[in-house]
Amino acid sequence: MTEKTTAELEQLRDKIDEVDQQLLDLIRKRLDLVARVGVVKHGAGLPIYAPQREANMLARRRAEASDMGIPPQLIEDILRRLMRESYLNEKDMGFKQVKTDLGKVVIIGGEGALGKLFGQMLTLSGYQVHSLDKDDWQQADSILDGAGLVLVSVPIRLTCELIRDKLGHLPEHCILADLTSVKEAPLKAMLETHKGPVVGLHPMFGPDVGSLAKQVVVVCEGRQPEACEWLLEQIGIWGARVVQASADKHDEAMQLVQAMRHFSTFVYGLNLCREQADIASLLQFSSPIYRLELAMVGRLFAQSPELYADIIFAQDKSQQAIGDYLDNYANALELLRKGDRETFMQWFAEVSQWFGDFAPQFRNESRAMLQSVNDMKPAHQ
Ligand SMILES: C=C(O[C@@H]1C=C(C(=O)O)C=C[C@H]1O)C(=O)O
Repeated sequence: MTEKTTAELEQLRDKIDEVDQQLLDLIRKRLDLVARVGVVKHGAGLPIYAPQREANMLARRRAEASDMGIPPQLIEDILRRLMRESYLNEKDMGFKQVKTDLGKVVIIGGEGALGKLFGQMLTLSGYQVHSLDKDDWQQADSILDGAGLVLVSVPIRLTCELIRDKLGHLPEHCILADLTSVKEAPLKAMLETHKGPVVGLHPMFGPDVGSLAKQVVVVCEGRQPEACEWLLEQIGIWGARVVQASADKHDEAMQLVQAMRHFSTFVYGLNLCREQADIASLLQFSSPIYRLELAMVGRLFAQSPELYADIIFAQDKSQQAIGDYLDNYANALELLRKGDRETFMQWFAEVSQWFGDFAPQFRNESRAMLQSVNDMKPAHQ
């Protein structure tokens, strides 16, 4: 580099630093304003997450960006990231309490990660929350006395037995609910054990989400839905979307969404391990999509084996879905062995057509994800 180039670069970089500092000032200002919105909303009992306001704001900023020669997607990315921060603020302030005369909430398995998260959300909403864990069963009667909501959040393999053995004498008006990722069996156990209101919940997220904004909670009606309505409203106040489903429909979907998904991720990791793949060098060669895939597979093995064994082994019917997958894999492999490109392309076209409008939608969504995977790459991997 010549001296002139170095000086020119330095000067421009100083200016960029200045602009970035101005950006920091603006971000500080925005965070302060959002915090004030939070106070107003909290006072009025409104949830922080306001999808309509976000959609309007994004549309206007995109149009303005276009007029200024700024790519609309750039401002949308920046604003979405900033809005994520807005939801986190809400945790400092608490949430509106929908049901003020509930009595206490007891979370069975309240020391587990998901139980803790729900305990925290309920506490932030003004409820009196008690945890009942493995070592507390001797005091169970006094802990459960006067409960208005009992939330079961224990490993799937223990759920039904625990409900049947321990929850037969809840107060009559108490809601019995669970957070298990299968729904038919726990719902049946709850309905047979407790005569009062019952509802099955399945939060479609892990305990490490910073906020419930935009997350989904599947709700399976059990008994006395009117008595459970406040709970669904409360979950909505936390920003999550409540999706109603029958327990059998939910479990059927979970064969693909969970059992098959996690099983094939497990096999993918198992295969890498058995083949003694060199992850560090694979990363060096990886395209963004491969990196994303490795991250999705690798993250499974940073979690608990029990959790995934529970999810995968919980449903007999998932063997069917996983078996079908294996058949399709074998059939496709056969095409490869025979060198049958023609049939491969025919099947490809058949699947593309079946995906329909989702295929281009997914291409767009994944483009943004892949770009952010690339942005997040450490310099030397
Ligand atoms: C700040 C608000 O609350 C949330 C955060 C927003 C933001 O950061 O711009 C926009 C809408 C809401 O989801 C608001 O409603 O204005």
